[in-house]
Parts: sequence; structure tokens; C-alpha cells
Amino acid sequence: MRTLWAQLGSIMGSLMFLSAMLKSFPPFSLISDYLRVYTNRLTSRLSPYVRISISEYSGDRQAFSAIQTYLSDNSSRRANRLKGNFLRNTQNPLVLTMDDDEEISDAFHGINIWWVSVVKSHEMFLNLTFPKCHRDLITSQYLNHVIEEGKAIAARKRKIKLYTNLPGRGSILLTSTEWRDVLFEHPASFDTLALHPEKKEEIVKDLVKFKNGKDYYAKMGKPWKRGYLLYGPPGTGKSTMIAAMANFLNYDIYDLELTSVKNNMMLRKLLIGIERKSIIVIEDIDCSLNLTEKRKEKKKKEKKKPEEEDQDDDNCKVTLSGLLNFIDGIWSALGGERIIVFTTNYLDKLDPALIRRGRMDKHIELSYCCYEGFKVLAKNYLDVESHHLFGRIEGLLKETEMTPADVAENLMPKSMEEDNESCLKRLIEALEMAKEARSGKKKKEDEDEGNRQGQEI
Ligand SMILES: Nc1ncnc2c1ncn2[C@@H]1O[C@H](COP(=O)(O)OP(=O)(O)OP(=O)(O)O)[C@@H](O)[C@H]1O
Repeated sequence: MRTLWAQLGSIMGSLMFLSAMLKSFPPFSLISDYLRVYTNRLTSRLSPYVRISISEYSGDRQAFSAIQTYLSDNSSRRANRLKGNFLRNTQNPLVLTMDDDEEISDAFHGINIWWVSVVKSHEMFLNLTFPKCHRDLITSQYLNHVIEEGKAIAARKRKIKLYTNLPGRGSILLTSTEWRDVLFEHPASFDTLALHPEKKEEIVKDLVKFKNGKDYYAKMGKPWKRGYLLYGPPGTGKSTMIAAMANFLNYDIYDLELTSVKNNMMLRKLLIGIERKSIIVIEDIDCSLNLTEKRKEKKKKEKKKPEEEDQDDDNCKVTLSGLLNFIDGIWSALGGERIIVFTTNYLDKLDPALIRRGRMDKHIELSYCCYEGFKVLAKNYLDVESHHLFGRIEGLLKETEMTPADVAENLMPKSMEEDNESCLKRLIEALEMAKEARSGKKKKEDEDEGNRQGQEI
């Protein structure tokens, strides 16, 4: 049937060609225009099919690329002619898509649908043909199905990337910085994170609420973004938590090295280059800000005027106000669905303005290893869930402070032959030493305090 219509189409095409010929003779140009309009009308009235042409510039770019993803997924299984594109930094770099003018068929509730990809004057169109009698079903349900399915396929195939800001290519003076990406393949997950289960659950719930919160944020009239402050001693899992968050949400990570950003303008430029579904990380935020504070103190001593200060700051490094603008200025709302994470080992060194609630919505303390955390590490490293030495370790963990990084280091087998018992005993030894060192330190502090009070009397 569709072949018959194709033949009719070619007859109509010939008529149109004739009309174009006639057009070159001025007296006939009016007639030829009428001829073209009426042949078009006649074809569409008589045809039992409808054709919808969707341009890549039709407005919703995301919907168009979702349709492309859906068709590419279908075409790589069904079409005879495919286009291959190579992607950078991926494990499976070859991506197959439908070739130009290639047709693939699809079915929805028993209705046959045909798609053709066409490129005209550098513009791509996806043409969809289906029986006229199913117009409502196809335009309402089928197209939505294609877009949603395309988005789901893209999410499943999405590989997480880690972006870092590095000096721009060709920038000899290192005055500009740009994002460079590599594939992110950190295996951390909330299951392997040594953290109290209640705390873990609270964080996971918070992340889920954020990820599904598009409508909620829109209703509140707030940009779809959230700030997390992770603080605690070195080796307590702040970086590991960020990796677990990225894997859980399937978001890219933008690791912002603030000390190599020349000024506020450059910071804004970097911000604009950040895509949706991302976690922006500034590690050791206290170190980056110290530079600013020290510079301010120096300027105060040099008795500079405020205008000079601003100018100098802009020529020098990112200022506190630039950073605040980065977090909650108008630019920061672009695209939405972004998380910003600050980490620090020294919470009290930070400017309260930077971490106030609303800016850093959730403050998460990562601390020394608790018994629950140890059990996760024992499972990760030794694949053991219970052991007669666990009780001794539980008691020692309550009496001393050891970071999950140190617990992990002691648990890790040092050779293929080393058994679980020996690894657990090494941990017990290390915990006992830490306990002794701690009580020695405490004794010394008490003595010093006693001496100080004695001198005061
Ligand atoms: N909570 C944890 N759960 C699982 N592994 C952990 C945890 N904390 C630390 N580790 C282990 O210790 C290593 C160092 O941890 P990580 O880099 O995440 O700590 P950090 O708090 O970010 O340290 P720093 O403040 O020095 O950057 C990790 O590679 C991981 O193997």
C-alpha cells in the first residue's frame, strides 16, 4: 500500500517538476503555483498516511535528541545502513546511528510507523509516517513514549565523566582555564561507604528527593540546586562520598580547582560551561579562601582604598563575593539539577557567610570509624560479616579514634596468603597502639593543665 502511495507521490512529483518548468515562463508562473498547491493538497487528502517532519531546530532540543537516541537504539538492531561516530574517552567509543535517508520501522499498539532521517541544507529532519486513522494516538501517546524511552536509554548508557579545570589550550600566560574531561570509573557506592547506616540512609533520601525534585523546586520558585558541606579529618571519606554520590545519581563531577581560577569573570565562564546533572566540587575550600583572606589582611596593612582592593582582586584570584555569586547568583541557576559540594578538614576556618544554611543546605560530618563503618570495611576488604575478633574491635573503636582510611589500610591483606584472622589481629594491634598514644597524650595534657593552674595560684 505504501509503495502504491510512493508511486502516486512520484507522479505528483512529476507534476510539480512540470509546474517548476512552467514557472520559468512568467505568464505561467501563477498557474504553476496553483498547480503545486493543489497537487500537495490532493496528495495529502487522498493519502491514508500522515507525515510529520520534526526539525532539529524545532524548539525542544532535548526532545529531538531523545527521539534520535530512541531511533539510534532501534536502528542499530534493525537498519541496514548505519552511521558510526567515535566518542572520546569512552570504553565503547563507536556509537551507531541511523544513516541519512535510511528508513526504520517501529510498531506501537499494533500500528506500523516509519521513520526516515533526512538532511536538507545542513538541517536534520526526522520524518515520521503513520496511518491517518491513528493520528491522535500517535501524536499524543506514541511521541511521548518515544521521547521518554529515548531519555531512559540515554540515562542507561550515560557514562559519568570527571571534569577538571585546566589552563586553556594556547594560553601561554595561563590566563584562561577550561574544562577537560576523562571517564570517571571510581567504584565507590553507598554500600561500600563506611558510615553509620542511619546517616547513610538520611543522605541517600536527601539525594533521591533532590533528583526527583524538579516540580518541587519549580513550585517553590527556587533554582533546582543543592549545596552539601562535607567536613571532617583527613581520611574519613569525603572524596569517597562524592564518588558514591556521583555513581548513585549518575551525575558528572566538575572538580573545580579554585586556586587556578584567575578572577571572578573566569569563574563565571567556567560556571556557564557546566552541564545539568552535575556535582561541582571544591575540595579543601578553607585553603582556597585562606589566600583571599591573607591578601585582604595584607592590603589592609598597605592601607589600600576599597576600589583598589576590588580591582586587585579581579586581577588576582577569586574573591569571597565572587564565590558566593557562583553558588547562588543568577548564573548559578542555569540549567538546574546541580549539586555543589565543599569539603574541608577545618570547619571553623570557614567564613560563616559561605556555609550558611540555604547556601550549603546540608552539613555532613565525616568522622572517625565507628563499629558499623568497620563492618562495611571488613566486608569490602575481607568479605567477612562476622568473626570472633569483632567484639574486641568494637570495644577498641569506642575507646580510640581511627579514620576509616587507617582501618582500611590495616585490614587490607598484605599478600595472597594472608588470612582474615591475621588482618583483623593487625587492626587490633594498631587500635591498641592508638589507644595507648591517646591516653599518653591525655595524661600529658592533664599534667600541663595542673602545672598551669599551680602557677596561677
Ligand atoms: N568512609 C569511608 N568508607 C570507605 N572507605 C573510606 C572511607 N574513608 C576513607 N576511606 C578509604 O580511605 C581512602 C582515603 O579516603 P578519602 O580520600 O575519601 O578521604 P578524605 O576525607 O577525602 O581525605 P582528605 O581530607 O585527605 O581529602 C579512600 O581511598 C578509601 O579507600
